[in-house]
Amino acid sequence: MLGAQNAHWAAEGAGTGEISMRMAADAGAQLVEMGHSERREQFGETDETVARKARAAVDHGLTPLICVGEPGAVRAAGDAERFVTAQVRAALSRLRPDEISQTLIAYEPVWAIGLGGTPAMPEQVAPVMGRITEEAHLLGAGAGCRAVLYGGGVDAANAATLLRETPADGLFVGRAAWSVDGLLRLLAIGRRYVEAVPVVSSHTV
Ligand SMILES: O=C[C@H](O)COP(=O)(O)O
Repeated sequence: MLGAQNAHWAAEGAGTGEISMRMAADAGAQLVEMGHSERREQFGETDETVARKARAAVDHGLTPLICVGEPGAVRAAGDAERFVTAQVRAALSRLRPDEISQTLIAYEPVWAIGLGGTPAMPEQVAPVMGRITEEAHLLGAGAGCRAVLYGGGVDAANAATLLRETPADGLFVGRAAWSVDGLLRLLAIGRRYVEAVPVVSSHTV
């Protein structure tokens, strides 16, 4: 599945440097990522713009890949589940209950992402992922979302454990999937546990 790492919610207008959902779809994308912590931190993405993007993506036949996750300070304060639940509610707020089943939600604790991140233990992330799944079911008239993915420091050494010991339906991988070998290794691990497990790579091409 080909995806875009960002697209604007507006169908058209003055937005220099942005692409619209229609442009992403015309270019062959089937999925659009939104709400990544880097977008939130560096480019002013908010819960409100994520909600607008999710609405626009569905309107253009694109699958929204909605990223949520708490910063380290929120985790340290014991507030991760409440924080992430609020992000999920906001992101899905412009979708009808029956549209929520089209969405992918990636749980990416900010403190686990990237070079400076701390690898997350399954027992740290499983409760939050369970809460996301439950919230998507509540908001989505029982159908839930299409999948809940885990991302942040995933590699070939921890992928199997994360799949086995958390409610993750799939993995959202950055660095470890930047090489073809790395991606293939992760796909092989996923296949061992679940048929057709979605492994989404954020590799930039
Ligand atoms: O976009 C990718 C995710 O943020 C995870 O990145 P990472 O696997 O390099 O930590």
